[in-house]
Amino acid sequence: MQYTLADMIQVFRNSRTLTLLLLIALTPISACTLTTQRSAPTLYEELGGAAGVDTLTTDFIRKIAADERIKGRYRDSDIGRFHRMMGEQMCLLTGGGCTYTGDDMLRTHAGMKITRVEFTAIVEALMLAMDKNNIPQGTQNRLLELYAPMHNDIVDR
Ligand code: HEM
Repeated sequence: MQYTLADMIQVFRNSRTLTLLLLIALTPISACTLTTQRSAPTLYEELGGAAGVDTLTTDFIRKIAADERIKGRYRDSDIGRFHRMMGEQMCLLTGGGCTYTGDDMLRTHAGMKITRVEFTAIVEALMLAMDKNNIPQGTQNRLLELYAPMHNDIVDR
């Protein structure tokens, strides 16, 4: 079949129209995707960044100090260092990009014979601290999910 010049112009016009339509159709999607990528906050940001993590870890330590099940464990500890290490670790875990300069969880807690009850008490202290800071439930759950796997390295019996 022979195409006339008019046919070819028509095809060209149609394909341009199609390209244009595709562009119009896809632009909001890609713009939307970009917006979503740019604005999706990290867990670290959801916690309020450096200031939020600092307040949360301070309150976490206060809750530990108020819990008879575990407060004795920290009697001889350098609480300033513990606070700093908790902050660095939380920042790293939640996507804040910090470097954690402390010891790993296995080495830190080795020989302490930490029980499940104590581990539960620590998690509860963190939950109370998060409640105090009005951290939404979804954010709380995401943070707790990051700590849960450490159970095996920390609990002895
Ligand atoms: C998910 C649970 C836990 C996390 C994320 C965690 C995290 C940490 C971190 C980051 C440090 C500092 C490490 C360093 O100084 O290099 C630390 C120290 C310590 N942890 Fe844990 N810990 C957890 C559970 C527990 C439990 C259940 C206990 C016992 C009640 C405990 C007792 C201690 C003590 C006593 C220290 C201080 C050690 C020292 O003075 O050198 N931890 N922990």
